[in-house]
Amino acid sequence: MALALHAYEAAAKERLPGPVWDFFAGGSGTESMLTAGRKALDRMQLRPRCLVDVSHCDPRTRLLGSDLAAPLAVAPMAYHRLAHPEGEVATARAAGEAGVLLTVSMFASRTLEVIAAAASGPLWLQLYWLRNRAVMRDLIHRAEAAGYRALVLTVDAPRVATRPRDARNGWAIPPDIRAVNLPEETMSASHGSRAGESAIARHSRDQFDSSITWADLAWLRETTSLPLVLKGVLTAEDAELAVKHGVSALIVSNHGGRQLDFARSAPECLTEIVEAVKAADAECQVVLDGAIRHGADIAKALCLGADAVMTGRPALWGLAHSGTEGVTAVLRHLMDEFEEVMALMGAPTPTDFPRTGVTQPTCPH
Ligand SMILES: Cc1cc2nc3c(=O)[nH]c(=O)nc-3n(C[C@H](O)[C@H](O)[C@H](O)COP(=O)(O)O)c2cc1C
Ligand SMILES: CCCCCCC(=O)C(=O)O
Repeated sequence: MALALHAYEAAAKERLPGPVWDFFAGGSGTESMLTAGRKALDRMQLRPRCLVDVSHCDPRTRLLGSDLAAPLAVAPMAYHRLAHPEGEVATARAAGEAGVLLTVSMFASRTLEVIAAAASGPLWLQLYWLRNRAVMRDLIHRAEAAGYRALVLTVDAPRVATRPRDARNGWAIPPDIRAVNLPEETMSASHGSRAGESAIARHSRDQFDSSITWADLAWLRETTSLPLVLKGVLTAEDAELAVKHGVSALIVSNHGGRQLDFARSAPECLTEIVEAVKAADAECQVVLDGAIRHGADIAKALCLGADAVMTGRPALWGLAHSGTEGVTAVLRHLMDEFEEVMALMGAPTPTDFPRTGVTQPTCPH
């Protein structure tokens, strides 16, 4: 029997070792951002229209040229093998079965090629900018050859933020799980730890190039013809710059509360980013990421002008619960709820959600 999302969360918490659960669930600093996005979404109220023909609701949409069964994608998350022995292979199978997009983390624990072989839906590859560009170039070319359809550069993490739970646990990736797409020497540091700093936080300071600027996007452009997506944009100013640099999509995201503490929540930033993109008259799609737990959250994001949403931790809960089956159930649960909201909102397709369909989450700047 399919469970509600919170039941998958509870089951995952029970099954996983404490430090793994903390790595999944935890946030940075005071963890203020773990709840900020959820609170913003909960404050918004839907404004339904009635007497619309909703006898057939069709949640299908297109994101960067890929057909999706609903405006839903799985966010990039490192090391799925922490949740299930099959790792990203199980997640890819599930995303394909549900008809949604999967974004594969640069720190995936299965190879890009084996994930692609298991996937029947579209894949994007997420990147952090490493000091070693040869490693990045190799990864990008492998992604192209394996049929990945876009590159997602995460721009809110010049380094991994201090996450108190991980620091307290002396968190390090267990030795039998590896970021297998990166050369061993690039990764070895993430398996040892030092008091007060988790191994991955230290490792990110060693390996990530925190000196990159907008000008460096030119290198990515020269390296690949895949569309470029930026993840972690939270201001209109950066949205304008992204559009000027030819970015194809923006993921409005707080990194699930794991990076800048006391930041604005992603749902509160969505309107100004959508307006900045619209004002630039650019072909740039917008995706809301973080705290998506209900079909109604997808509807709220679409009303605010997003083209789709991403969900993160719920996929890991499903994975920890029962591998492919669990992830498929979690995704289907969100999609079924969304289809019902479409009917009750009087919005038979994703493009029928009007700006007036939701109250504004005010966030003046
Ligand atoms: C365990 C874990 C690992 C993550 N790894 C990455 C990553 O490798 N790259 C990245 O851009 N974001 C990463 N994220 C952030 C997610 O992509 C996403 O922004 C966040 O989980 C969304 O919030 P949600 O979990 O509330 O849906 C990670 C998140 C979690 C929970
Ligand atoms: C040096 C390893 C970085 C992986 C970080 C993944 C993660 O926890 C996150 O982005 O959040």
